[in-house]
Amino acid sequence: MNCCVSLWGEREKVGGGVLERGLCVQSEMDGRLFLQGLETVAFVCVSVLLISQLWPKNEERAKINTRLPRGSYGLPLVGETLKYMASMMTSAPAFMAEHRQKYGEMFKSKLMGAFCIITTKADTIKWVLNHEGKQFVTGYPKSFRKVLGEYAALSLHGDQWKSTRRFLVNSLRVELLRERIPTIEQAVLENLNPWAAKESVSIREETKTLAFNVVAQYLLGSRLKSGPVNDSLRNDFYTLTEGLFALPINLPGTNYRKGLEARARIIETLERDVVSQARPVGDEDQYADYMDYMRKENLPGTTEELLLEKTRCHVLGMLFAGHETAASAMLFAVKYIMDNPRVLNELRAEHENIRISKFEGGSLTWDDYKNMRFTQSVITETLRLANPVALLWREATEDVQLNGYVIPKGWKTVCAIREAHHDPALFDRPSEFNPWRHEQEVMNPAKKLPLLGFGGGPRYCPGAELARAEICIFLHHLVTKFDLKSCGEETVSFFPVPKFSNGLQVQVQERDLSTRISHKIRVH
Ligand code: HEM
Repeated sequence: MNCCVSLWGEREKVGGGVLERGLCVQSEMDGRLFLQGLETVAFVCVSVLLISQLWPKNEERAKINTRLPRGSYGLPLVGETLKYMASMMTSAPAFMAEHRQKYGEMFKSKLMGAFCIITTKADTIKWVLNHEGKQFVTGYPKSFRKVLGEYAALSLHGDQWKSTRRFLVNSLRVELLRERIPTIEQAVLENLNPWAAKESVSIREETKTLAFNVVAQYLLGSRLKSGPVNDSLRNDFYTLTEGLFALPINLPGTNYRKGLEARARIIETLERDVVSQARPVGDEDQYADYMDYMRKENLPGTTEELLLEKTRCHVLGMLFAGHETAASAMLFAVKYIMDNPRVLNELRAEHENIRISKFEGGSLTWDDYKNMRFTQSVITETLRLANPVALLWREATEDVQLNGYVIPKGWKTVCAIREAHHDPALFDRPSEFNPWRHEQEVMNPAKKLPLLGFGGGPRYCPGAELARAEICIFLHHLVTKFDLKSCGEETVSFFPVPKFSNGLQVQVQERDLSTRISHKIRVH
């Protein structure tokens, strides 16, 4: 049988015989064999390369699945939620510290119905927060999103969040805040002046009213002044806050159901009694501004109805984020100052210096605020020890490798900032209230302590400067006008927000002008 190997090594048959193709000369045969050899070598090389690429990847993948940190998922359904809540309702929450000791800085758990990796170390938390929009997006629990609203900034990510964020940052910018200092001071004085006629006050109630009025004024102008509408809204916000971090069980009597009902009442009240009312000339109106802005942003699919819902969520989200937090910070600052006479002395000296530098009754200015350096350290230290926001929630958008572990795609990543603020490796005697520890960093920024009170990364709190300004102005008038005395021991707890069993009830005495000190006392 005559046969010839074609260039591609095939024997071609036509009919019953073999059809010879090409020239069957020896040199051609050698060339074909050479090419054939090359082909085989190339095939083997590519295969080895592919296997070397794929095999370890699969192996890696198998390892990923077994590289979850240690931890416990707790009870069926509820996981460790009740254990965490019970711990936060005590004066010394130990849940995170115990887990950290048992399992290390990162551990797995199940909280608020979701599988999660909890991280307690400042560096890791900063890394997570800085990767917003990449490996992580916001991941607050279902109850939070439903009660606050799907279109509140903290529920949004992607383009929707970016456009809301631009508005937030712009409307809370420093240049505007600078102009608003007199309005904030006026709100502080309206709140504090009546104290002189009272025997005792609940600092919790007073600071809540003040913080609510400040943010309401910022958002809605003077349409939401003190009065019954204001009072009912504040009460509803407290119920709403309790619902935010409740298990999402929508049954009569549960905190979640009450939170949803409070949300509905707040929206109804805002629409009926506030935003539909005529606006005094010259008032700022973020409600209308936000609608205008979002209309111009023109995100795909935004109908008028959706726009209205987005605006409701925005206003509700701002009123919530801007008042519970600042009120809690003021409340705890007062407590820490009362418990630490050295701090009170230094604080008073700072504010007396500012007061005597002005004409009697002169208003505070932006420069005065910027000179309240020790007060800033007091605020920072208060937020370190009793941050109103204990946990920040994110969700992994892919399998994320972190510190030798893997956070699986779709899992929650819970940043335990309260725990990070109590890390003895970073904070000397972490449970001690010591504002002076923050002065070092002013002198030496390299020694900057890792503080996460206002979050970090692209979602850093846009209201941080407003909050600091109102707390500074509040403390200025408080320590220069009054002496406070505790009405008795109260227990402290931290859920859903840090608070005292009786609202921190204090006796108030107006200070005698002649005893006011005007020299600065430094205590080291
Ligand atoms: C002491 C007072 C305050 C504290 C401790 C605080 C804390 C925080 C923290 C930790 C975050 C980040 C949340 C996250 O990353 O998941 C945040 C975000 C936010 N805060 Fe504040 N905050 C305070 C006051 C305010 C005020 C006065 C306002 C507004 C008037 C405000 C509005 C917001 C908003 C809208 C966000 C969401 C930002 C976004 O998702 O892009 N906060 N805050």
